[in-house]
Amino acid sequence: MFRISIRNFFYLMLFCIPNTLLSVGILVIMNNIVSGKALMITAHQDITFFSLIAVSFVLNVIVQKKITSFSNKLIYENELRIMEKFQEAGLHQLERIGSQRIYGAIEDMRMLVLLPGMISTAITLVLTLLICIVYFFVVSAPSALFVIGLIAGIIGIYFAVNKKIAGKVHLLRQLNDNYFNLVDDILKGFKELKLSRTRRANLHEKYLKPNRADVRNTENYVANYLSVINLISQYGLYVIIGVVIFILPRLDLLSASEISAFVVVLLFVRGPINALTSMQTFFTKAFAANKRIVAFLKEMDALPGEGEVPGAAGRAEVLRELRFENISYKYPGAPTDAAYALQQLNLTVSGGEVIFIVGGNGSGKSTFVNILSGIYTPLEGRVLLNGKPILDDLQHYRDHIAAVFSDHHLFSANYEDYSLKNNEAYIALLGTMELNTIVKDDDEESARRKFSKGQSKRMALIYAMLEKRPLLVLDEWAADQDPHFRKYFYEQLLPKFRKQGKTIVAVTHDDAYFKHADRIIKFEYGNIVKDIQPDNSVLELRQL
Ligand SMILES: Nc1ncnc2c1ncn2[C@@H]1O[C@H](COP(=O)(O)OP(=O)(O)OP(=O)(O)O)[C@@H](O)[C@H]1O
Repeated sequence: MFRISIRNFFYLMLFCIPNTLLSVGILVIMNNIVSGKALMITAHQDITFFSLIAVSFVLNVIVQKKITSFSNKLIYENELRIMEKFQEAGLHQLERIGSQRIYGAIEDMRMLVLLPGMISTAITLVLTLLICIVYFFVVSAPSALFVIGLIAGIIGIYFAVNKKIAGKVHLLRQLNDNYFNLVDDILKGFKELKLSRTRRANLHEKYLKPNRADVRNTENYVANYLSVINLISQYGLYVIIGVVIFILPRLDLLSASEISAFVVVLLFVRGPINALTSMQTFFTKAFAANKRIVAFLKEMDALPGEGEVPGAAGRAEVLRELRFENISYKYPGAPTDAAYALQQLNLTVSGGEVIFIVGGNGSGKSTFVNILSGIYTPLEGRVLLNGKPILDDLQHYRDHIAAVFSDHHLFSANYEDYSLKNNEAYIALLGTMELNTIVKDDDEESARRKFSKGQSKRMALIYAMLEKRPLLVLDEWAADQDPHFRKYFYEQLLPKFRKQGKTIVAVTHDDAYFKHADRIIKFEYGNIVKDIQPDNSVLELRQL
């Protein structure tokens, strides 16, 4: 996901190296003045000092601007890539991965926005440290070795302590994920929790409190170690300075002027060292986020998805016949053969028919609706539209279908090519669906307000009708309608839609209206157990 190309690395170095040299130039001049011994920069130190500051400032302004636009481009392009990948996925991939993971990936992405800037700062700091080390060697090689040994020792202790808390940091993330599940339950289950004191108390005492207590303890543990880490780098430097001013002169390794040169540089490197140590936490988190995004994209790729749907959107044909041959479907992860949601299903739907799909809970009706809509791909068997397998041109097949699923969704904006404003078909449908008293204007805003469940389904049916597609698929559409509208739907609307040439497949439990179908198909354990025409078998209808 996040990779710096050689070209970008080259540009980064083009900034970092001069920037470091400028800062070191400033340091050398300060040191020259303090130690009274001019090293490297000997003439016009005053003008050079201010010039270096000015040039370094301008260089930083230019490069920071570039880095910001590079970071934002990287993040926003990748965000779009994740969304594109998600839309290419099949429904079963979405169900398997879960929408929470998408939110997680977006959150991880936000974290990476700071990474390029942090990398450039880190490189500059490391280069500064390296130059300071060279400077130590120029002043006194044996003392430099001494000091570097001590710095290396402190860095070693730092990493050892840091490693000790890595597991706890991971645990903290898991605990916080769990906390968000609880927050989700509290927000989404607000009404259910209001109703039951026991439920509320159990959630609070047995789940929320222990979670927060664990988080508090782990946070304390991590924070204590982090403060130890900070103190190690802070006091470690004092120890090094102590060695420089007391021990090295006794060993005849440093003169008085060299002591001040060492101390000034050590005090100067304190900033970069502190900055690098505090950045380390950020880098750990950012690289973990990067790893998670890569793993997420890999997982999406690995699952059998539909990828690019073959075929381009085009005009729908007249629907003469839709045939399902030996269709089987099993949900990913379902363990046994008995877990097939559909088994060897055979069915032919003729154009213009009104078919009701009935059956008990879990009998496979919704699974069939997803296969019929071209959303699920059967594990075995094939679907043929007017004699042609739909998988040859899946997008073309989907162009024949308008559906209102049982968990339908009304979009927050109009993603269609038509407008609702002055749309006569839309205005007429508002009347037909008895929504014209609620949605008074034909503008977008009034069509996208909050509706009751029944009204929302009526709006969804209006949008489905506006698509002008030959096959209308409805999954328990009437379940949320009041008795008056339910009757109106079965007795008036369906016949009206049929007259307009629609083929209708509707999942329903409304046995009082079974007689309004041309055919009733009953599912049981993923099989079709009855396929009857209601006119001829009133008795059988009662038994359905
Ligand atoms: N996303 C899923 N993952 C795993 N199994 C599933 C999933 N959806 C449905 N199933 C299983 O597949 C079988 C058929 O379910 P389906 O939703 O098609 O039934 P249904 O007839 O629509 O039921 P209902 O009337 O309750 O809506 C059931 O055994 C169900 O548990």
